[in-house]
Amino acid sequence: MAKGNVLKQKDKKKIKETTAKSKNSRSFSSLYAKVDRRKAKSISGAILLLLSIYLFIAFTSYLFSWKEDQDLIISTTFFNFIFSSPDIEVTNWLGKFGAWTAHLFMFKWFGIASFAFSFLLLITGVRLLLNIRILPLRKTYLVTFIGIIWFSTFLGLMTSRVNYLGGSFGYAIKEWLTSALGLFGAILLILVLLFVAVVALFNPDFKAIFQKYFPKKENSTSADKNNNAFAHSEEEDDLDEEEIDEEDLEEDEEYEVSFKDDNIDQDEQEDDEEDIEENEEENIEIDEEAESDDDFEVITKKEEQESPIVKPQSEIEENEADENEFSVEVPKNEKELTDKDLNKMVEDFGPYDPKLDLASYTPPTIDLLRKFESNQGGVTKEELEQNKDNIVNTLANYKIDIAKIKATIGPTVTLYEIVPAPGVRISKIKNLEDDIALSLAALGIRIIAPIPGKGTIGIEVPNSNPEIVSMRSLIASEKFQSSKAELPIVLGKTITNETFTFDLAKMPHLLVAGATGQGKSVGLNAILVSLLYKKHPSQVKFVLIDPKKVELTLFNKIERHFLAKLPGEEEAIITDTSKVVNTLNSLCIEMDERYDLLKLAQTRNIKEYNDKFVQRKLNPENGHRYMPYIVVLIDEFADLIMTAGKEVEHPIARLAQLARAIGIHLIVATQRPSVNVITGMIKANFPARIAFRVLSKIDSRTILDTSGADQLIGKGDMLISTGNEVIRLQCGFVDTPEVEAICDFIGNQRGYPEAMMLPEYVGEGAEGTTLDVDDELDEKFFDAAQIIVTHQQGSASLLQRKLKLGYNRAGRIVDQLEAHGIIGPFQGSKARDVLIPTDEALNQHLNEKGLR
Ligand SMILES: Nc1ncnc2c1ncn2[C@@H]1O[C@H](COP(=O)(O)OP(=O)(O)OP(=O)(O)O)[C@@H](O)[C@H]1O
Repeated sequence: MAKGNVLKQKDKKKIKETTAKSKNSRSFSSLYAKVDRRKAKSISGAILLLLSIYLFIAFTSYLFSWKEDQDLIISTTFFNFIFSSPDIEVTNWLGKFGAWTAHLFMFKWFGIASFAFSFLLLITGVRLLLNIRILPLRKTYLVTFIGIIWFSTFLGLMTSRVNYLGGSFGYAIKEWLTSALGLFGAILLILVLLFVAVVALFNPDFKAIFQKYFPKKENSTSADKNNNAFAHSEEEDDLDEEEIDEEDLEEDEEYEVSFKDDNIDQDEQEDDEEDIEENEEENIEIDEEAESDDDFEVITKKEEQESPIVKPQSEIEENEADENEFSVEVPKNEKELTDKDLNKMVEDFGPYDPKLDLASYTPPTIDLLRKFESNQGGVTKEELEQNKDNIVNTLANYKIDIAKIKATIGPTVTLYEIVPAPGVRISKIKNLEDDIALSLAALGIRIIAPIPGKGTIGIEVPNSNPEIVSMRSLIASEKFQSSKAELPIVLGKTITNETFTFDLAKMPHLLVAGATGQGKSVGLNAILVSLLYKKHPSQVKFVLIDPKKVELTLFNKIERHFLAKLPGEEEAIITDTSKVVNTLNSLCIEMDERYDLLKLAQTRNIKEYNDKFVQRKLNPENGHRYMPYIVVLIDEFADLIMTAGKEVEHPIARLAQLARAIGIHLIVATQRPSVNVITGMIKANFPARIAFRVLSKIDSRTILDTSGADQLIGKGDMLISTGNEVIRLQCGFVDTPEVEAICDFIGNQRGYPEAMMLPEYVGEGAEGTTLDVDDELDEKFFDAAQIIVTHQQGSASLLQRKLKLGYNRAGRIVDQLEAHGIIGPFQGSKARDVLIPTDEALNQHLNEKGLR
């Protein structure tokens, strides 16, 4: 029994082994076939390349040696010439065979045009051996063969006897043509044929060529201009001739091909066909009938030809009209791409690369930032000892015993960490903060009691000789360079000399305050410089608002790379309050548009959306576009609030509340962090805050919700609060000349034709109404309700479009619609629910509510 079992197990094992073997041998054979095919390709490619070189040398040599060699070849047969006449000596560099081959091609066949054969062998050889596609093969072959025939004939016409220019072929055709048409007629005919061939093969746009060389002197209207800096066409680039080198043009061409599906020209289509053939060779099936993907519909020229033949509407109507009034409209079926096709798009063109538009862009180099001589700052041993003694004695005066004390030296301050003796209450130390600071007789002492996460008390004492933290050291830090953040920013060094980096996209906004002269502008520059060092112009855009009119002007130079502005504005950097209001409202429109696109793409945030776009799953034809992050920087917010009040506060609060998911981030800076500037509404929406030195404890509380910023020492000494903890940093120092050098470096490179255009915003002033939500109903309220119910879509942007309203007014009407139960509450990226199903129900609802 046991024996039988063993046998069975043995059998099973055998069977397994044999199936494994047969599987292996199958996979080996297919592998072998693959390797074999690759070998065959490489070998034939190499042979063709050698042949190409051989012909080229033979032909070139023939140009010099034909006189000597021709007599020898003509006087005998091929066999005799090559094999039986050892005494014959030819001058061709490739000997008898070379002389004979060249004679055959150049004299007997097509003349000098035969060089083209060598060219064809070259591109085919390279394709097979190296798998490099120099030109689309099929089209090149066609063009080359037509070219050979045409040139041979043309040169035949130019000569009076058979020679190596036109070859015998050219001469024979010439004889025949001239006897039939005369010399002039023959020349005319072949010129006409040339024209026909060029049109048939390349279909050039003669009008465009004409206009290029004889441009009309007309200003293009602003409507003609493409609002999106990314969608600018190659032609626009062409206009920018001075700045574009050939390499860039080539790259742009590549970009155009990979992006605009409907612009795929004949060449690429042929390439596609070739690719498909190759794929077929490799047994990759492309299932035309496979399930379709709704996200992306692309019609290439070929597909349009393939779609079912639909009679023109007029034709159908004519036929049918005789009998009755019945007309049929057959909707044209647009072909949808299958998943496989879509993946193939990515395989063929690669994922969409937003950087390709400015592929040659180089980020600023590190040497543009100043190197500080090895920092002289630091703390001497004596200083440390003295401070320690001071602290111990001062605390002893207040009867606070210390168990342990430890010093950590930072760039500008040293942290003395104290472990109090058992039984000492921390609150006691906290209460004595001011007295201790006074006793230590130093500005900038900050007491942290307790240090979060530790059971110790920290006393920060400024170093007598503070170090400058150079921006260069921060940018060069590994932490920053290896950061994978969406909007990486390196701001300074912590008290333990660690580089402090953060992701602005996660913050998601920043409030910056600091009295004048304490390092706020340097800090803002550090933020901008961090982004300039890490991001490509296609990935981030800045909206710079500078009511002080001086701080940010340097950045004007990078307008065509990194800035965004309102259409029709000359300056990208906004200094005028009324324009600030328009810009902020325009950003709100951009925000709504982005939310709509996100919804359409079924994505939750800009990152997912852009990832999907890069994977070519979102069709630009449907309005999708690669979304750059937008960083809005407002320097001196107090000025704005004072002059424009609610008009700026509202859109800022809205942006701050909602813009996070769609990649608009605000950095709002102010010298005066008082409560009427940083209102509750603003504060609530800016969890991340930075404070440079401020003048009072109250200011510190306004900005950070805690004191401490009033105890800073200035010159870039700062506190950053990210909601749960406050960190003291020494801000990186970047001087104006450095920022200037960086902007020059970027500005001198080729940029987009213009700054990124924000959506147009028509101010409400023109409508002459200022509405309040709580006031009576807006006069467009009923129209708006109707539209919302008809479209069953509760979005302010719909109202803006349909009723041509400004952003704020549409927003207020939406609020009123919600208040009167027509739409549901705000739901982030989703549109609000419409609570009334039909027009009749709406009328009834309005009547019931006594609204009309
Ligand atoms: N991080 C820093 N490291 C060293 N020195 C600094 C730093 N930041 C600022 N400073 C010094 O402080 C000076 C004032 O800085 P900054 O111009 O940034 O002040 P500000 O707060 O922007 O003033 P204002 O609001 O008047 O423009 C600088 O010229 C520089 O000398």
